[in-house]
Amino acid sequence: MSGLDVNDPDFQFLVVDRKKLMKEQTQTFDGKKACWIPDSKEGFLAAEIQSSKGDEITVKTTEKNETRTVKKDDVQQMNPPKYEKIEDMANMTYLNEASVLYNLKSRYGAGLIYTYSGLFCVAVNPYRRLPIYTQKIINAYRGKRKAEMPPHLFSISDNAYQNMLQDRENQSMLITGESGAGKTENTKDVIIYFARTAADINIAVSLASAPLYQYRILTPR
Ligand SMILES: Nc1ncnc2c1ncn2[C@@H]1O[C@H](COP(=O)(O)OP(=O)(O)OP(=O)(O)O)[C@@H](O)[C@H]1O
Repeated sequence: MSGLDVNDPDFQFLVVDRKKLMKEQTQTFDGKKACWIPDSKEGFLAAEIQSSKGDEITVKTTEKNETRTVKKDDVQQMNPPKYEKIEDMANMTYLNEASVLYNLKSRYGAGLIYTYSGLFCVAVNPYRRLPIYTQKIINAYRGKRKAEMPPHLFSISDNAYQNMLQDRENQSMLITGESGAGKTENTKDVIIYFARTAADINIAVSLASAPLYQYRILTPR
């Protein structure tokens, strides 16, 4: 936990109100019944298992209380509420598509665009400039370990920089996603981070093939 103050407007797009989050994380939950079912409109819907017969399961959807019958194989397990808005999805009990999508959506709804998945940092396009690339935020991430701060590409950048200084090895960062996902915007912010914190490094940008960019942080000569 970072200890960043959610009431500070500079951090409101990086952390959520702890009390509100605690309330969400302690909701009642029946792990044997709670599940995700596919839905043509929403992707997945939260549901509760009512009964099963052969390879089919009958559920009630949580939001609209509709009864649906789905194939057992299409049902995905739901994580307990304690994983609500989890910062690193690699720590979820069930790392399935529905849970990943739900977590990203839930965080995005709270204004959080960055989420880790192990070594990866997933960025969801906010389609507006958020105040999370300022000098104050850069200073907050500088020299901090990944687990100490909320997910941000500044953390990935800073860790690469620290690794370079420590190991005297060139570092690579892979930024990938579909067209319009935000590769160029995030790359610009990575470069801004290095420009403001490490003036003495060379950054080689190679455009391998769209939609994939590769950036190498080269050790100072
Ligand atoms: N982090 C962000 N903050 C603000 N706006 C963003 C961010 N990421 C993406 N956008 C918005 O989305 C648009 C598309 O993003 P961007 O150009 O970075 O996509 P891309 O992945 O590089 O696309 P392409 O592969 O087609 O070049 C940007 O012009 C910007 O308006």
